[in-house]
Amino acid sequence: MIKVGIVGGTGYTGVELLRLLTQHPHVSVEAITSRSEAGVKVSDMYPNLRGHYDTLAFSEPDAQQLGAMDAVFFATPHGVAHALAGELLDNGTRIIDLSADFRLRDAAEWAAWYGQPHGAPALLDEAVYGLPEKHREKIKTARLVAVPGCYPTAVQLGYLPLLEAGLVDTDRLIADCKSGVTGAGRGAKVGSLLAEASESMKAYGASGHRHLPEIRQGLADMQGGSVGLTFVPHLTPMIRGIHATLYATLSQEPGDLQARFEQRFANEPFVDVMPAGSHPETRSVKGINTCRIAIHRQENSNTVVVLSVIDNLVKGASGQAIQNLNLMFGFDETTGLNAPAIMP
Ligand SMILES: NC(=O)C1=CN([C@@H]2O[C@H](COP(=O)(O)OP(=O)(O)OC[C@H]3O[C@@H](n4cnc5c(N)ncnc54)[C@H](OP(=O)(O)O)[C@@H]3O)[C@@H](O)[C@H]2O)C=CC1
Ligand SMILES: CC(=O)N[C@@H](CCC(=O)OP(=O)(O)O)C(=O)O
Repeated sequence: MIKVGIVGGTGYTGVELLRLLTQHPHVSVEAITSRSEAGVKVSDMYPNLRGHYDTLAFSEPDAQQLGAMDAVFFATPHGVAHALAGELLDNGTRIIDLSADFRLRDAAEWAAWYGQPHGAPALLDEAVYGLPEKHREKIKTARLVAVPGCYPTAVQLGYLPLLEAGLVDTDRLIADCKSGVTGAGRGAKVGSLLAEASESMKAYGASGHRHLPEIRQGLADMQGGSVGLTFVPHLTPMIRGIHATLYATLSQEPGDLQARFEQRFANEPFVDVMPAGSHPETRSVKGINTCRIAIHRQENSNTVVVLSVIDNLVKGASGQAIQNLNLMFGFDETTGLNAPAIMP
């Protein structure tokens, strides 16, 4: 049994970690932080967890308490993990950061997109980007893992087989993505109100969203050079889910694309390549760590359309974080992540 802490336990990704970890036989959650809810019992705030964490209560973040854990998840806004990571690593605690603090390798690029100086540039060299389908071996020995963002997970998994095989023109990739409102976090915002977000849909960040450099960095790693990417996110009236529609132009005849995708992901427990002609739905991955993918080639054209869906709070955040923990601690990669999706 390993001891874990969660910094930022009242947010959507924090409570999703708690929900998923109820199914993990080798993990005990021993510390959970919230500055605003310190002293409140977890099961009082989240009745869905009654019977699971009845003695656990939120407390103020405390480096000494967190440093006694085997691993700490950061489910916090950007910049928080920067401040605590060095001290925890020095204590031998491994870190799984759900925020973007260690996702970009270049501190200056991070500062430009996140509007604040990078708080721990000395740790960037050892941070491992936690996309297991690409970096599994490095994750196994990592002390510090940067869990990919929600849009970046859906987009990178969808493009992976095409880019690794060098099949498409990488100057003009287009990722048209939709997110549910939990992607914006639990904090009160006018844009997340029922009357604002339901019965409506809108694009945002069309001239540049902070996931653009993260996705570009990941795709460049896959194909061995820089890529030209257009990424436009949209807010849609659903609670959970990311739907990514990915366009690419073939640069050569690809053979059987369906078979290529199936082969590339054959041993991936959390990527499901659907039968040819499918259109995956976000509800088919609700609450689970699976990315479902379908591949289409438009009639009489060189345009490939990949459809990729995930639950932003699971494969896009907390589930992927636990998948990383399993790899880091030598557990079976799927431990605690096996339940099927909720339907309808
Ligand atoms: N929502 C999503 O779909 C996804 C989110 N992420 C990322 O995961 C992280 C958490 O997201 P989410 O759960 O949505 O966020 P929320 O806004 O819902 O929750 C943030 C949590 O962090 C705590 N917190 C805020 N400021 C600080 C601070 N300065 N020090 C310590 N704790 C703090 C809050 O509690 P309190 O203020 O009481 O301390 C709260 O528990 C973010 O970086 C987000 O971008 C990544 C992928 C997907
Ligand atoms: C719908 C919505 O607002 N989504 C968030 C992204 C989700 C997220 O949590 O961003 P990180 O993965 O980088 O932490 C946004 O666009 O800002």
